[in-house]
Amino acid sequence: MQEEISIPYTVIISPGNISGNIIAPASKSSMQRACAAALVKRGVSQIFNPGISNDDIASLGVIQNLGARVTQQDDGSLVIDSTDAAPKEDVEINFGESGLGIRMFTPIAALNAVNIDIVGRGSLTTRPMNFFDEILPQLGVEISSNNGLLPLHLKGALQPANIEIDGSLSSQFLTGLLLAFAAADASDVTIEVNDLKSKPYVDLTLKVMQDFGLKLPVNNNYQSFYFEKLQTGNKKTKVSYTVEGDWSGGAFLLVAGAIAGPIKVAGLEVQSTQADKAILSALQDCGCQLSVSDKEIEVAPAKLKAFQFDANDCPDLFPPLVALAAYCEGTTVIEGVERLTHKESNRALTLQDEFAKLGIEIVLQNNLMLIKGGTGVKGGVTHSRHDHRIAMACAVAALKAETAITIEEAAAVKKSYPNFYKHMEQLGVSLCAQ
Ligand SMILES: O=C(O)C1=C[C@@H](OP(=O)(O)O)[C@@H](O)[C@H](O)C1
Ligand SMILES: C=C(OP(=O)(O)O)C(=O)O
Repeated sequence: MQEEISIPYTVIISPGNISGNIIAPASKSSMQRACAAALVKRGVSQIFNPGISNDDIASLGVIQNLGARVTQQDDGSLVIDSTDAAPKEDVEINFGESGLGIRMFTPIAALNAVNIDIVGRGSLTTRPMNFFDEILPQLGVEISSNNGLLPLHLKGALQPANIEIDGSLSSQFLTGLLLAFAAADASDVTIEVNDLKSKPYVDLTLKVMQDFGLKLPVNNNYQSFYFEKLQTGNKKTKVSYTVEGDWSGGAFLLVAGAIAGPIKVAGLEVQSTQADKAILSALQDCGCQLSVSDKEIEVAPAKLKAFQFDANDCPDLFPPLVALAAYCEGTTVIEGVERLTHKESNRALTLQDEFAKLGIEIVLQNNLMLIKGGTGVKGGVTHSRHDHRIAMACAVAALKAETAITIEEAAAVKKSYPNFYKHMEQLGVSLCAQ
């Protein structure tokens, strides 16, 4: 479908001003959910503005493994036909490096009464999956794992049942159960959730389920989700779904604008339920120039000052916020460090290490991150640590650094935003690839 975007091992970014207009990429959270909803809907769906990130490509592969047919249209949209989707025999499903993919699709895949091997690569092989060891047997699924890590072996079929789960490690497990229960027409069944984190991501799941006409549970203040007895979804109609612009990737663009703009970013819906829309409040608080309309967001530098931010429910904002805080006079305090341990890297530590190379001191105090900003960002050599958001944070931090910043293993951005460096160049960034 989409040609592979090639990014060299090393990218060097020279400091300078940026300007112009840019359209935010497609959200992988929205695109991957659309793939899952199109699969479980058992009908025909058309997806406009489809994402092209590695995680999106992995999800498209997964739904094809599970029997959906995907065809690209001349206008770039994708038609997904899942009318008779079912794996005919035992399958291996590879999730690449996508945490959302594996946690969302595993319960959905387990709806099939076949043997399923669940595998992944890179950072995904060290991310915890022991949730499934505990929960899936309660839903009639046999499972074995590598001590809570990949690979997993499953044998369904999953049957919805009343269940109590822990939501404190990740919301992604709940997202998967909600979709799987809806697919199985769960009736008079409750998922009880303790200590749910990243709540807005669950709002996005429910929104996509609604957009695809799936059976919707009643949300009791994120503490329980009840699938009623009689209500069913509306599976008949053909669905058209437009993937939302990505507030998570867009946050790097907006921060770039606050440090070195002015720029205008289009394609970000202000009404979105995406967690990372909260970047707007940090931008407001740091004192940059910000103008938000339905059409675009305009952002430009001003005297930047330290701010306080609660990122417990939007952990992916830590990397762009650290880049921003590096340029804000004073100590910025961000809450939610505990949410960072099991991402593509242990992000609190990788941010601390990589920004130390640029002369920015980050102190970790329990659940708080303190960033001492306004002291000047030095040039230097950083490493993505195979984490897309670390690469993008270092790239944005380079814009007003004293000298150029090198990013090793720069291609990590392909996980969520393959066109990131191309977009930076379009905004006038001077970038050299090696
Ligand atoms: O559901 C999603 O699309 C996501 C949920 C979040 O994970 P947690 O729920 O583990 O915080 C976020 O960090 C991840 O990048 C995407
Ligand atoms: C943590 C992330 O994604 P996932 O958990 O889906 O791999 C991310 O995109 O920063």
